[in-house]
Amino acid sequence: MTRNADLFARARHRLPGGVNSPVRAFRSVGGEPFFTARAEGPYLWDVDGQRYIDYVGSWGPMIAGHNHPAIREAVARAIGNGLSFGTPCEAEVTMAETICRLVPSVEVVRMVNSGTEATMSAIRVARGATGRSRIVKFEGCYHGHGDAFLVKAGSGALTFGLPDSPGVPKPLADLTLTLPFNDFEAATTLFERHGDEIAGLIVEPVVGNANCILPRDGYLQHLRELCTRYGTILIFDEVMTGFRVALGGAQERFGIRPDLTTFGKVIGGGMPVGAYGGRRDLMEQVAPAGPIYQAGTLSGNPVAMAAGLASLALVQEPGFHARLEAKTIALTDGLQAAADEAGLPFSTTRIGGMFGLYFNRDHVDSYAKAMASDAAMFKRFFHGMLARGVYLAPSAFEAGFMSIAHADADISATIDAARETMREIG
Ligand SMILES: Cc1ncc(COP(=O)(O)O)c(C=O)c1O
Ligand SMILES: N[C@H](C=O)CCC(=O)O
Repeated sequence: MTRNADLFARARHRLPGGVNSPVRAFRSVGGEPFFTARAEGPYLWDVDGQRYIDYVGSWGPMIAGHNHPAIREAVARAIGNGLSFGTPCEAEVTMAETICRLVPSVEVVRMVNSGTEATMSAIRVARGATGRSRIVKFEGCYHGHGDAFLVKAGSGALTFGLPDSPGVPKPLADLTLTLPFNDFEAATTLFERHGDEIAGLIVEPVVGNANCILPRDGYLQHLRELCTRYGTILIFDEVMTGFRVALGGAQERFGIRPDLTTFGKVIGGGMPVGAYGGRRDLMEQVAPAGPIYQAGTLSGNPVAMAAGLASLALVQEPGFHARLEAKTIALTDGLQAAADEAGLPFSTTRIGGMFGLYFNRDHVDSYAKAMASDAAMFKRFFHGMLARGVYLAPSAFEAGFMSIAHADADISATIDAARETMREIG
């Protein structure tokens, strides 16, 4: 028995499905997950010594590559001063100032411990500030596992065919209205019917939890206009896109100013962190400045802040995002060429440091088209790549993540592996 197999057998006995977060379990692609022993740059090594070129990047935070010395050293320095204080500390202030400087729509920000906490809190602010109860989300978007969001949800919920979850009371789920992403008319119609009841609209500006769906021209502006017209709080969930598709996130890239924004992943540099922020008049309604309650024992943790600040320093290096995007383009162009050579139905999407791979001849710009892609072929592709030392997200509904540590040689090796795999599965 390999060490991986042994660990998974033990894990299955004591952890639900053997994991602490569902998509890691490889259920939708079949087989057993590998257990990582260490990570460095663009690579993971499993407990049996196999090396993988990693395009998951811990689901987004590792934009600078794994175990970056600057982040590791910042963490070591912070640890030297203690692990948690339960009082304010300077790093939280620097973090808040950094986020507000890089994302100008964010005038005031509150640190939390995960993306889920950030989105749950943002919705509470929208409800508290407007006195309304309903929210709008999009089919295939995932905003963490808060009750309000497990309605037609993406990511693992979609992967496992559980987009609505038992345990979410129906009266609560009924307050969540859903829309198809990129459908202008559906959004207009919904707001004409319910606009005055909608507290907040939350959207992944690039849908990274149904693979990687880019907004059509003018779509995010359309949502901005509807929210402004009906007094609805527009929330951009930039947990995934923040500091990844551009330094100022998707809102900078598409020129939209949301009322609130949620963050996670890159702002923690690999530590458990989230944040929500936005308009001063809204955020100053959060306790203790205002009456909307939200709190956290470890929020603003000094070690997490140190990792996050080091991560944000790296993405601010001149040319970072141009270099990152060039890598994404080289990879997706190479994969497309390999698929064309093998005569496979295949298309890609990409923006900044994230990309989508679809076994679908059409350009995918809707949830319906993402769902129509060939999932069985994706499975074969995933395993062919894994066997050749390339780790892609173990689901047809997760975006891929590039890091600045992926060298040309890693990208070429990935494309070579794809050429062989695609010939094999074609
Ligand atoms: C867009 C988006 N929002 C929210 C979340 C929830 O973040 P977390 O897993 O840190 O709770 C995720 C990822 O899980 C995400 O991709
Ligand atoms: N798609 C999710 C977050 O972005 C994947 C992370 C998880 O659910 O474990």
